[in-house]
Parts: sequence; structure tokens; C-alpha cells
Amino acid sequence: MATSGKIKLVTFVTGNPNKLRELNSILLTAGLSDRVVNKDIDLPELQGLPEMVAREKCRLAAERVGGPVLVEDTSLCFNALGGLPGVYIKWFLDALGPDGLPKLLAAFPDKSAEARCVFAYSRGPGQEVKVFAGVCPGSIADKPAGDNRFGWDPIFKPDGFHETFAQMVPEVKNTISHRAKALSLVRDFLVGELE
Ligand SMILES: O=P(O)(O)OP(=O)(O)OP(=O)(O)OC[C@H]1O[C@@H](n2cnc3c(O)ncnc32)[C@H](O)[C@@H]1O
Ligand SMILES: [Mg+2]
Repeated sequence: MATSGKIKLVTFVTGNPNKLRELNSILLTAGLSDRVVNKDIDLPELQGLPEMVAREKCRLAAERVGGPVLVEDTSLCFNALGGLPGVYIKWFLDALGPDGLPKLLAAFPDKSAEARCVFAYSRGPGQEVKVFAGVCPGSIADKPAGDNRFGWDPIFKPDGFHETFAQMVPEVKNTISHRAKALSLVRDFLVGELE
């Protein structure tokens, strides 16, 4: 376990292959993708504020991996619902599907929403946890549009675009997304952290 100096590799702990694909293509452009390896470990997720969820996931991941780890937690917040589903989006999506989520807003004129991504990094068990957050403002479409490959992408329209994330080519999503914004902070940090 590295406790001082520079580190060689970081393990990105996620069970979500779409997150991994996006991380790899975003970090590829920074020349860092070969320094991040993946481990699919099903970590228990404490629920609460997004930063706390990511911090706790990171603490557990560091214990399981025994070295430098990166994790992330993603929320989808509907402004008309005071920020819900937020960190609970995975369970809402599983229960309602992309078709059902817009129905939660049927009674509200305000369809605005925010996609939030919090990455958390630690050098190993018991080490400090650093967090890096990215937010993408947008709105919830009335019905899904685009390919159904990744979660709620078919219903989220980022501000300034007429398409949902699912209708965009990956290069566009990966430039403007919540994940891209958080990863640009992660990338700046990792440049100093990696040998
Ligand atoms: O193993 P982890 O990294 O926790 O992966 P996960 O799929 O459980 O992910 P989260 O706990 O962060 O839950 C977020 C939910 O939102 C979905 N999601 C995350 N990022 C997304 C994105 O950029 N576009 C669409 N859906 C996304 C994801 O599939 C989950 O259903
Ligand atoms: Mg999860």
C-alpha cells in the first residue's frame, strides 16, 4: 500500500460497465486510461448526501482492494421534487424504468433537473478520502428518446441541447456530462498523484 510518494495504478471500483466505458474514453484523451484498472466489487452503499455516499463507498473499496482506489456515485435530482430521486435514482430507475421516471413530474410544470457525479479517491485503507464533484444541469424529457444503453440517458436533456444524452454521440456527452466535469478534476489531481 502506498502511503507516501507517487502511486503507479489506481483501481476504479464499479459494477457498472457504462461508467467504466465513459471513464476510459474521457481519461484516454488525458493519456491516463492505462493507469486506471477496473475491479467489479459489489460494495454496500450507505444512503444520504451524495458526498457521504461516495466517501463511504471509497472507504470500503480501499479496504477491499488494499491500495489506491477510485469510486463514483451518480445522482439524478428533479428540482420540482426538492432534489429527489437524487442518490436513490438507481432504485427509482429499476422500479419505474426510463418510461416511468418522467411521470413523477407529470403534475409539475418545472421539468428542470441536475445530474450529479461525485468521484472519491483514497490511497488505501484508513487513508484520507478526496472527493471531486461534477454537475450537469438539464431537464427531464416527457418520454424516452435515443438508445437505451445507459440508465436514464434517454430522458435527460442537458441544458443547451435539444437531444437527450442517449441521442448524442458519446464524444458530446463525454465533453459536457456530470461525469466529464468531475473527471476533469480527477484528472488534474491524478497527474500529481501518479508516478
Ligand atoms: O457500482 P457502482 O459504481 O455503484 O454503479 P451503479 O450502477 O450502482 O451506480 P450508482 O450507484 O452511482 O447509481 C446510479 C444510477 O444511475 C445510473 N447512471 C449513472 N450514471 C449515469 C449516466 O451518466 N447516464 C445515465 N444513467 C446513469 C446507473 O445506471 C444507476 O442506475
Ligand atoms: Mg451503486
